[in-house]
This record gives sequence, C-alpha cells and structure tokens, in this order.
Amino acid sequence: MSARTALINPARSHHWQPAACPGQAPRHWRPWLKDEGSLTQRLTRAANGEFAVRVLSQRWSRPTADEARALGMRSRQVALIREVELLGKDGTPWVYARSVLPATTLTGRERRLRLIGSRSLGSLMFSDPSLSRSPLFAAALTDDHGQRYWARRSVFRLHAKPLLVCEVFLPAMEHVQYPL
Ligand SMILES: C=C(O[C@@H]1C=C(C(=O)O)C=C[C@H]1O)C(=O)O
Repeated sequence: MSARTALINPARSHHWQPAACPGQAPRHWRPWLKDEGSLTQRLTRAANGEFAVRVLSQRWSRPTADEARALGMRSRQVALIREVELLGKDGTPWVYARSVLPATTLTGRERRLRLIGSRSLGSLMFSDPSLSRSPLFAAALTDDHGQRYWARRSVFRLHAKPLLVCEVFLPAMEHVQYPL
C-alpha cells in the first residue's frame, strides 16, 4: 500500500521535474523515467513476454488538486480514477499506476475506456492514431515509512481529450534491466 499512500496523499504535493534530465535520479531509473513509448511493451520485453495488469481500484471520484491542475480540470469535476499494478516476471508487482480519466474525456470512442478491466490502458492508447503525449515529468516519492520510489507522469490525449497517467516504479524493479 505504501506506494499508493505516497502517490495519492493529496496533502503531499510532489516536485515534478522534466524526466529528460531527472536531476538526482540514480542511473538505473533514468531510461525507465524518460521512455516515451508504451511502458506495457517495455515491461513485457523485460519480462520475456510475461505481463499482466492487476486492477486495484477503479471508481468515480475527484482527483487531487495537483492532478486536476495537470489536467486543466475544475476542482469539482469528477474523473474515473484507475489504480493498477503492472505485474512482470513471476507475477511480481513492478509498477503501481494511477490514471485519472475526466468524465469529459470518456465520451465518444473513449467511452470504451471505462470497461477495459485488466487489459492494459497503454495497449489501447498506443494503438489509437489520435494519441498524443505531453512531455514526461519525474519525481521521487517517499511513503509514510520513508521508502523512496521514482515515479513519472504525463498527460495523454485521445482525440484531443486529456487523461493523466502516473507510474510509480516499485522496489522489485531495482533488479530489472531496461531492455533496449
Ligand atoms: C500508459 C500505459 O499503460 C499502462 C497500463 C495502465 C493501466 O492498465 O491502467 C496504466 C499505466 C501504464 O503503465 C503504457 O503501457 O505505457
């Protein structure tokens, strides 16, 4: 639960910096933080084809003020908040991801994103020719036990409608080589 606590604690704003030059990020994390492709594809390669999404929660709620700001949302608007773990080799949780999909994004073709279950959000998004992505930002998050995680986030747009994806790399990824 610790990565989730660190990430979703509304009282704790994070210092997001451009992932292209993530300051004091240790060398191991840098390629993961700035990879502009699909994390699903990259993790699948790193795990020699093993990959799964475990849905932890998916519910309508209000995003944190920081998330609403990143999405240009008015603070009272609701969004579909999706929290998952991305499982790599032997079903080990490698990434915790929190995605914020505004109700105004889940219209038209994007309505289908409400019902993706344990399919990867990324695998659907990266197959959509209308997809665009803002620059990636990175931050070091610390949970209530002092455990530090490196995280990244970016705003995707499908048919010009935004959604925010934040991915927190979990300790098990310390030993996962970035696959070129
Ligand atoms: C954005 C991507 O989708 C991944 C899958 C997610 C999901 O299914 O909720 C969330 C974040 C991502 O790590 C990706 O693969 O790059």
